[in-house]
Amino acid sequence: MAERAARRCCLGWDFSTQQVKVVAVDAELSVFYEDSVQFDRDLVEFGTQGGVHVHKDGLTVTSPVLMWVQALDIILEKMKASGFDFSQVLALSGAGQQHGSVYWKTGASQVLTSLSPDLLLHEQLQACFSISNCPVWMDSSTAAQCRQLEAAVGGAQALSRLTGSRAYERFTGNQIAKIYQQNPEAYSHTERISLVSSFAASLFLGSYSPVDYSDGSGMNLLQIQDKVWSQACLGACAPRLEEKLGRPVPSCSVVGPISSYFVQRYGFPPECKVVAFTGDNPASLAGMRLEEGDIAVSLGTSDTLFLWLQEPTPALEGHIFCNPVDPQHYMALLCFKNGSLMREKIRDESASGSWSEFSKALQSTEMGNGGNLGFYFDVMEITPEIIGRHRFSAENREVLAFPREVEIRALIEGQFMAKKIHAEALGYRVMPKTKILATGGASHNRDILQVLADVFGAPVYIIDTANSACVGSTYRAFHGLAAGTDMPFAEIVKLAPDPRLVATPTPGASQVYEALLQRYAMLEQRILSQTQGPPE
Ligand SMILES: O=C(CO)[C@@H](O)[C@H](O)CF
Repeated sequence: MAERAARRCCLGWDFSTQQVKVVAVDAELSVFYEDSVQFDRDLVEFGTQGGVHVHKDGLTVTSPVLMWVQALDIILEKMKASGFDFSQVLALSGAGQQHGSVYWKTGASQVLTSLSPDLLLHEQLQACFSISNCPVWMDSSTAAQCRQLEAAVGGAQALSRLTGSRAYERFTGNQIAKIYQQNPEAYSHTERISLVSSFAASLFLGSYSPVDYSDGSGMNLLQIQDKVWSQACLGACAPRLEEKLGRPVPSCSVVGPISSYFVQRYGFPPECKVVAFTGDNPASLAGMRLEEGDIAVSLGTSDTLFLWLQEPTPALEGHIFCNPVDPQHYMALLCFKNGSLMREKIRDESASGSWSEFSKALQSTEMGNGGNLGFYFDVMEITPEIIGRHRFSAENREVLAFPREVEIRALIEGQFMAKKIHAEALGYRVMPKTKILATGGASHNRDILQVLADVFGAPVYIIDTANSACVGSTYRAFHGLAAGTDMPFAEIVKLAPDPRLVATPTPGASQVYEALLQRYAMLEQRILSQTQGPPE
């Protein structure tokens, strides 16, 4: 077989909800290797669905930690069998599903530091975890712990100012509190608590990897301004917690050389650097090469906004995390549950199930929709907490129906005005250099993206984000190699493929939407006060 040319590279890992994925990226930032292990398909003995176990209470959701370990074994053995040249790996980093937590049993660190290269990881780590089934981000069983935490620090807004978010059931501090309260023996036999990201990094490091600032911002425990654990939050969750978490580190930190286990078993170079792993969303921000003032809009089942912020304004909606590629800045995440399922429903009802009819309706109606505004939340919306469909005429009078073209434009304009209003509430501002990066299913519809460009008053680009968390992790690994040189992340990734421009704002758009956005915000508050009473 022809000798493979040596190809210096970095590896990027993603320990996500449904799979472990890896990509290899060379010095020209080209992806030349990728593979994945799907938990449900390749590790059927664990019996997961979508990578998780939903418990009988319908609220508790966990994943088996040994399934994650075994998935890594499989993927590494597949790479080895395929002849992947590990000796060319300069550095690696990775991502993990956010908020999940791993509980290392007392004594596990000795096992981690003395792994035998003759055995697989999962054969040696069987007895290293005090909790076998780890809580993950889909869990919503900690409402009581959320209330206790908010009460301990002075309320939801106070907690948001401190940690970047009000208390959320999936956030790690509340999950740790539940384990301490309901399984105190397991908690007492736990010497280290990792996030999924720092757990994965620990496997490569052969010792406990610290939590990084960015993923640590998803715990309701880290003070996002000072980048230290909040003593008030730690104390409210569980005793002796700080010693179990270790000190958090900047996300761009090199946390150490790779463990000798990987050198001896797979042929990694001993000087291969491990760069702190982070959360999947922060890693995706890196993969999309978001820069200050940019906004990424993932138009999927639920719509997710990634924002780059210099000065955050923590609120009762959305999440502020420390920025994964610039330690002085921040990122924000906003989730809108009524995304593509809502667009598909209106397509079926008002465009005979056809996207081309849907697009024609957008083409045949004017910006501003003649003053008609709509709110379309067939499931309880997260941002804000409203349910139902609410339509208003230009005179702000609630009406029961719109003509079908007006309905279609009202849906799309309303979805994007909500995004702009709530992004600005977190401190986001459109800047002259702002780029909107659109991803996800609806980003294939140019007419929908034209409305996005008009509402935000900024150009819209599309970018392939299939492997954004993995690719972002390789970029962060390359950035880690330049540690100490103060080279900015943007400089490291300038060779990466550029996003493609697909829509620019229609002349006059900002005048139309400046007025409409104010009305939208006012009407949103009207609906909220009718359904929830006056805001806090
Ligand atoms: O909970 C989330 C973010 O806050 C999800 O996006 C998880 O990170 C998915 F793994």
